[in-house]
Amino acid sequence: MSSNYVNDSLALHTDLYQINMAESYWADGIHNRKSVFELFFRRLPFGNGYAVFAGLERVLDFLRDFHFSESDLAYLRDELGYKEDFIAYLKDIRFTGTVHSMVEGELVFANEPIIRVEAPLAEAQLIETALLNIVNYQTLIATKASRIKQVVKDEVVMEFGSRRAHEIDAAVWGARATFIGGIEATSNVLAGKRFNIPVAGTHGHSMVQAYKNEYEAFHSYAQRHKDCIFLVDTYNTLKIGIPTAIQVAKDLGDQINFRGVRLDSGDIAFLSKEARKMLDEAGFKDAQVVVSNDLDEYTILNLKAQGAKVDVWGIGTKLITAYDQPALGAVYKIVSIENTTGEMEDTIKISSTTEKVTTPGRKKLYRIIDRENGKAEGDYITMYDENPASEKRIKMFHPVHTFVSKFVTNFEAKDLHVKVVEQGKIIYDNPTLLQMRDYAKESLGLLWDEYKRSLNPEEYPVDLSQKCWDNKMRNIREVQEMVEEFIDGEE
Ligand SMILES: Nc1ncnc2c1ncn2[C@@H]1O[C@H](COP(=O)(O)OP(=O)(O)OP(=O)(O)O)[C@@H](O)[C@H]1O
Ligand SMILES: O=P(O)(O)OC[C@H]1O[C@H](OP(=O)(O)OP(=O)(O)O)[C@H](O)[C@@H]1O
Ligand SMILES: O=C(O)c1cccnc1
Repeated sequence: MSSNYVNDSLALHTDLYQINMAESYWADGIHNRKSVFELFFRRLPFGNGYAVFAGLERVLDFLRDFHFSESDLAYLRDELGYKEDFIAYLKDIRFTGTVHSMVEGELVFANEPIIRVEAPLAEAQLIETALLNIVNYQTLIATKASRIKQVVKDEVVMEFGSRRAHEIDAAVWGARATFIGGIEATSNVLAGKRFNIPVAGTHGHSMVQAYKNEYEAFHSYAQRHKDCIFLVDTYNTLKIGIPTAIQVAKDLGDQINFRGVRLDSGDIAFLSKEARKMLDEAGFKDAQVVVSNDLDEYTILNLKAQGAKVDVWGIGTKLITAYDQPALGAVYKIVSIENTTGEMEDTIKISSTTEKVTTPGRKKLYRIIDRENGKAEGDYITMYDENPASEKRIKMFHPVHTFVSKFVTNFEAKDLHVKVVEQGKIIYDNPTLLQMRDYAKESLGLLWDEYKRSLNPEEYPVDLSQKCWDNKMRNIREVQEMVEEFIDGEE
């Protein structure tokens, strides 16, 4: 073991600065001030038109268990030098806040609150890193999976990425996220055991190489694995691999369930068409052609354009590592805090980069759905005390280019936030993963195709209510006045 401390809690899975900030709040006696933080990202990943939220279950596990263990406290005191009085405060700290969140599988867009945390300031601060870590990764991978599934459409996708994932947790929780995003099965057996996801697979080249002979390898595999898919590209796909697979299937007949062949190298378009022809001619019309080898949505789209005959896509590296965009940039920002007289005051972060200016205040999030066509008109962020469902007509306008606007009538305003934690108590029962995946699929049905295409999708509207926008402008003006006063004072 490289450390003398037992690894028995996740509370220290945080950045040092969170603990330092918490210490200052505590020393100044403001650690229990009510605060509101929101978690959101500013830009959709992969140039996609939407993201699929995942990660809530692990966030709730983290909050349920949030405490500093004896070994955490000993490490903070003995190695990092935190003083005994602050350690005594940390010893009893638990998460006592209230959390609203989108549900897993929900479609989410830029600049809208995915999770809202209302908690004593120090508690809300100490959980930031873990929440972002969990949501950023899982949402990224669920989105990549959904994007791939949009291109694949009707065929099956199997997730094969464990060997390339960024370590064990990423493989296991990543497999879960791909399932929420629409993938049918994973090769990771631990993910199957932990999350009840279907597990599936074929066999590797090592098996053929071990027997040094495809006939023997396939024959032996088929004896023990009734549903068998033979990997046919170890020596020569068309001349040896596929004919041998067919021979074994014929020789063993009803004793086995010959499910098909897997191609893992070469020209997938050409080989899949040839494989299809050979299987059909041999009478195995139901046998599937499974393909793998560095696939992603771009290659798949291209292979489809070439007329590839594929039934199952096995996708590893580029899915589980989100190869073309390795991070989602979700952030966690304070939007409101209790003042010295016990009232809540909104707070804003100004930036010269307009997209980094936060939207102050405790807010709600609605999906506005046209009752006539069942499609989403956009998402609508309001102040907490607003309820668009009670209005006959709302004006939706672009939060920056405000002249771009429309009036919406005859709509349903779906509240996208669910209360999942109430004063520290987890009150949300996680649905099954299948339910989450179905929910994501159903939610995609609300979107016009223009938002779902993989290349240059239209921008889905995420608008602020007039009240929310006015509040933001007022906060910006107040900060500007404060800055001007400061500068005047200096001169
Ligand atoms: N018809 C095709 N059109 C476009 N891309 C293809 C086609 N067939 C295969 N590919 C992709 O091209 C890449 C081929 O990579 P590469 O040449 O390294 O594979 P290979 O040599 O066939 O197999 P190996 O994995 O053994 O190196 C893979 O990403 C594969 O998915
Ligand atoms: O290509 P991916 O999308 O990551 O899918 C997983 C890959 O893992 C296996 O091969 P492995 O990488 O072990 O060896 P190979 O590259 O020589 O086939 C399998 O044969 C796939 O090609
Ligand atoms: O089952 C398979 O075919 C498989 C599993 C992991 C990686 N590559 C392939």
